[in-house]
Amino acid sequence: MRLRMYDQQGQGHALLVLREVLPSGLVLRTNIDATRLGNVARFFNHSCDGGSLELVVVRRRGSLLPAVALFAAHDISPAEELTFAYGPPTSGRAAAASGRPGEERQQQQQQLERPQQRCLCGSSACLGLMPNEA
Ligand SMILES: C[S@@+](CC[C@H](N)C(=O)[O-])C[C@H]1O[C@@H](n2cnc3c(N)ncnc32)[C@H](O)[C@@H]1O
Repeated sequence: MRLRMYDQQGQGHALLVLREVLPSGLVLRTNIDATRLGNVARFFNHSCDGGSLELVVVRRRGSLLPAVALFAAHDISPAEELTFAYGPPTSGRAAAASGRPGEERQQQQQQLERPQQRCLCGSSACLGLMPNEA
């Protein structure tokens, strides 16, 4: 819903969708939305080559809610842009091929109708499209 709202408003967003596969096979989805409020990480762009940062999911003892931590993936030079991979590269065709039942399938269909954003990371690994955030 938020993605559609941001699309309608024609504004950029900083919504990170975290998917964790639990031992039971269930997928826990957490939306971390720093569009209006967040720390400096909300300014980190995506890079198809993995970027300079690695994302690690952390969970404080006793907390169900995950948090993300970003660690330097290599020595970072002064003035080097801090980037990370927002997600695995996806194509509309691959997403459409995975048939999921019920509501999730409907949501997925709505997400497919969102125009996939062009990637401007400029890395040699760039596929031209941003990973699908949804
Ligand atoms: C977390 S914000 C990153 C900071 C944002 N560029 C800014 O100036 O506030 C995520 C948004 O930045 C843009 N973005 C990030 N990486 C990009 C890339 N490689 N190519 C094009 N746009 C990108 C997209 O609009 C995305 O929704």
